[in-house]
Amino acid sequence: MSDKDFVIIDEEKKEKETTPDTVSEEKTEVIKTEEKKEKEDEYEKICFICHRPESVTGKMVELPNNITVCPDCMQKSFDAMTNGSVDLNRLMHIPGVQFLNMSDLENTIPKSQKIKKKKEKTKEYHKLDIKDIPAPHKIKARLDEYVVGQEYAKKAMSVAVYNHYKRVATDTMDDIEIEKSNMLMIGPTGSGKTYLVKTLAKLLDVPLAITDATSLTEAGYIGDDIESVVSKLLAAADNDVERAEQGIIFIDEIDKIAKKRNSNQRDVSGESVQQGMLKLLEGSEVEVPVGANSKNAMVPLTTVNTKNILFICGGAFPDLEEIIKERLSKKTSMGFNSELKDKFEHDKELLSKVTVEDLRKFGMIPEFIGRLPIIFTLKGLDKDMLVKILREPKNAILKQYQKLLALDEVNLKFDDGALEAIAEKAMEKDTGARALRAIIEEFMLDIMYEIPKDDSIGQVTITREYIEGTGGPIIELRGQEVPRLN
Ligand SMILES: Nc1ncnc2c1ncn2[C@@H]1O[C@H](COP(=O)(O)OP(=O)(O)OP(=O)(O)O)[C@@H](O)[C@H]1O
Ligand SMILES: [Zn+2]
Repeated sequence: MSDKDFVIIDEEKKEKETTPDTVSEEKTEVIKTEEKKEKEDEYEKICFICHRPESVTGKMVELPNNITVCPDCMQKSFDAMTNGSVDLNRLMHIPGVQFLNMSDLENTIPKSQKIKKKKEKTKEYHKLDIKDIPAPHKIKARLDEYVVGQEYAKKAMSVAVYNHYKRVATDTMDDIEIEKSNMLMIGPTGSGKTYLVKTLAKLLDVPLAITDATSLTEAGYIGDDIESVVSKLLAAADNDVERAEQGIIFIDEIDKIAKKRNSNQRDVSGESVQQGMLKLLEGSEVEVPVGANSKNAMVPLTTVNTKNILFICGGAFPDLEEIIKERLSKKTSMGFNSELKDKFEHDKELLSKVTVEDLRKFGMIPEFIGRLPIIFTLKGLDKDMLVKILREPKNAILKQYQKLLALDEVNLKFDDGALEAIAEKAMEKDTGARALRAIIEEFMLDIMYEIPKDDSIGQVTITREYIEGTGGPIIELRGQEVPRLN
């Protein structure tokens, strides 16, 4: 999902502010020393170790060199030390805090330890409570407000998420009989995979990190190592480890780390990234830097346990249908292979017949698939669904433009034919719903430019002709109708 998804109306802006993965930028606004003096009381202290602000942790303990540590971390350091006296040298040796040397520390860290005080918004770092977890049908109903169609996916996801958080809240994730609810979503590009996950994280109010599997490499190679996804999540949780440990990690384009098929060459890279992810998916302790995305930077490390983190993997899996088709026609045929293959050719539900075996054939290693027990598919969007996406969701694009023009007291209408024409154009691009916004933006630019020029305009109707470039919109003045422009 691109930034563009959030441009227009205020409601959207608010959403953007609370979208977990965009929060970290504003939060880490750090100030320089010069400014610090004048604005002293506007800034609050943050903990040197866990980076939480004083408003969250309670009164900080002051240490030399402007270092402040929250009571929790202080307690932990006391526990970690045999002798009770705290000084900076000792702080250096607390597990989880690593620095190269003292002078580096003094030069770089203390002065930037203050974060702008949030005056109104004191964010609540609440722990998930079993009573807070909405029942599956309620989660689905919330998803329905934003996500069109994909009924099966929404249902499967709601149940998985409910079970997952119920177990997090009751601390029963270790029970061997029930597996972790990690998911694998299979669906064409632009069918709403990322969008579903984002919506879900937002309505559950848990932090979310989104990564592309193609950017991940095994340790020691160029690229982000696999554990970097956990640092991203920690950042999305405002460096609150406990919150991060209840978050969601979405890894997109997971099909790109499949082993190469139809090739004699051994493909090490994809397979080893899959191997490298096994422990993470299952639950392990990961050392990650706090407040930075590189382990080389001189920042404290902290430990995040991935046991309760929900992993969702997504991918388009091109050619998977071929594999399914092959399997189905082999199994059921007794020499009528080609006939059966034809039958499956037109089967729209083909993808939903996917099995673990098919995925293995595709190039996913069994251990990897085994750690994603919830597998479901999303459908490619057809014209009707695209029209619905334009019109129906709570944050639908049309509603956004309508609200915007309503500020100029102009009524914006779209003919049914216009919506169909937009959907048809989007279908041609074959990028699912992603194309919709670009198409609309293109022609709305003129409207948004022209309308405010003339404050006698009361209503604008977008027509199919206008979308197709053979006519104009219908402009109505306040109180009277005038002929079409153009
Ligand atoms: N079912 C849907 N209902 C409402 N909006 C949708 C739906 N599917 C897609 N969209 C819209 O299209 C945009 C693109 O979808 P999204 O980024 O989720 O695609 P994707 O399946 O993750 O594709 P990719 O695999 O290429 O990342 C979303 O931001 C959302 O606005
Ligand atoms: Zn702390």
